Amino acid sequence: MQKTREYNFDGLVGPTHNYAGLSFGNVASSSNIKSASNPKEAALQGLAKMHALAQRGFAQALLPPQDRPNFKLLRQLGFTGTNAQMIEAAARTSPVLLACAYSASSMWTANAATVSPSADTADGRTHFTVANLNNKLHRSIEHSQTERALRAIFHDEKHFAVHQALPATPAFGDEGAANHTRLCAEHGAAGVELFVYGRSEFDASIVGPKKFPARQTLEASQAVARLHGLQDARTVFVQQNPHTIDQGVFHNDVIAVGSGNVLFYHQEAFVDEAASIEKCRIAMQQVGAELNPIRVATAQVVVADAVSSYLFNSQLLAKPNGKMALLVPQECSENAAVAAYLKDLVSSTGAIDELLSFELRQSMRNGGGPACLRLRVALTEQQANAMHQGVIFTEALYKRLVTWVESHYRDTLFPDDMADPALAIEVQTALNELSGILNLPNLYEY
Ligand SMILES: NCCC[C@H](NC(=O)CCC(=O)O)C(=O)O
Repeated sequence: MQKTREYNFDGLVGPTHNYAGLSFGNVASSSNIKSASNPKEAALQGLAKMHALAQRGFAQALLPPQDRPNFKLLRQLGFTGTNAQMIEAAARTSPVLLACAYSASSMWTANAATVSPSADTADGRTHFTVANLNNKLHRSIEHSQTERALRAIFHDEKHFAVHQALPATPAFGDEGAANHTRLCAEHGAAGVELFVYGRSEFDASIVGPKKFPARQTLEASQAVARLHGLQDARTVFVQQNPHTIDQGVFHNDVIAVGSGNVLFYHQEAFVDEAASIEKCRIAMQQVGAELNPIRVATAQVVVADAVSSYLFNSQLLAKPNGKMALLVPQECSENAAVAAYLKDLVSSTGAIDELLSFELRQSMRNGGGPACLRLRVALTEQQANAMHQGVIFTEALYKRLVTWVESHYRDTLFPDDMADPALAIEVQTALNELSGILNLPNLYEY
């Protein structure tokens, strides 16, 4: 077995981070609609998290923000003329479309793709399927640039396979790693891939949510497993509890997180909890590992508190002492039930013995916690050497990016500010410089 490390590819928050209320079913997005955002602070909060983990010795990298506004979308929707004319017309006739074209939502890289490490796949390569994110207009425009970035970073076809997004139709709604968990004894060993879907297009016996949309379909999860060449016995499909989706759990990573052999989850996360956990346990036996489920009961934390605190949208980080640290957003310490639960959790003798709390409020106000901000990619040493090195987080890159953010980002952005064509030019200038910093010259299509 080759020495393998799990890299967290965090999304570098783009200069147009704003609150446009675009994500129906995501409570934070809807409740902060039209308030002022602070893109500079958002980017610095994200960088601080990356920096802290890199300093602790965790493998850290990043994915770049996307080119915004997406003029291709505006043109596709019938706006014409120069860039400034399209912005002006969209701002006047349909500000919501302009907001979609301007969204910085690619920062939540857990939704960029589903990743299967080489230990799990039929051809021994690391597979990526770019997520189509077709449930929301502003997110459905991410996949082409995501594919471009992933192909630039994981260009070596001997080691990596990047699959384009699934067909952009409701039957194949796919939100990437937010609904996918890899469980294993160690990163380099064969593992279990757990796919959590919200509804099915073709199986009428599967009952979905009533109020809010289920973004991930069973059919999409199955297609990803096929594309990656996963083995049936080590692949598990379970349904997310539709009642929790209706309470604002728009992705599985708002109610469960797994790493190594630990599955940290809420009692109400899945349809038929016992059967779902049993499927994981049996699949884990196939790889000679023992599942360690950490179950949070409703009596300890109700779903509404899990949604407002983002307790489960946390990062489980394996430490050299064999234990795990749980990286949670600061909101967890502001919720009495969650704070009490976490205090007990780390003082117990279980797998999690440390709590790391981060201020990520800018992202949280759009429904994106620590786990949303990162895409996990387990890489052997050889693979890590074969990927593009310019996105690996170093002290020097950190300093360079802080300076870059401080010189290009605004500290206040209202949705109405997107009507100003100067913003588009600012963004383009910033991103051009970024592609140089990351040594990815063809990242953007200017
Ligand atoms: N994994 C976290 C994703 C959060 C993301 N929020 C947003 O897109 C909010 C954008 C806005 O409302 O401006 C979403 O819902 O997909």
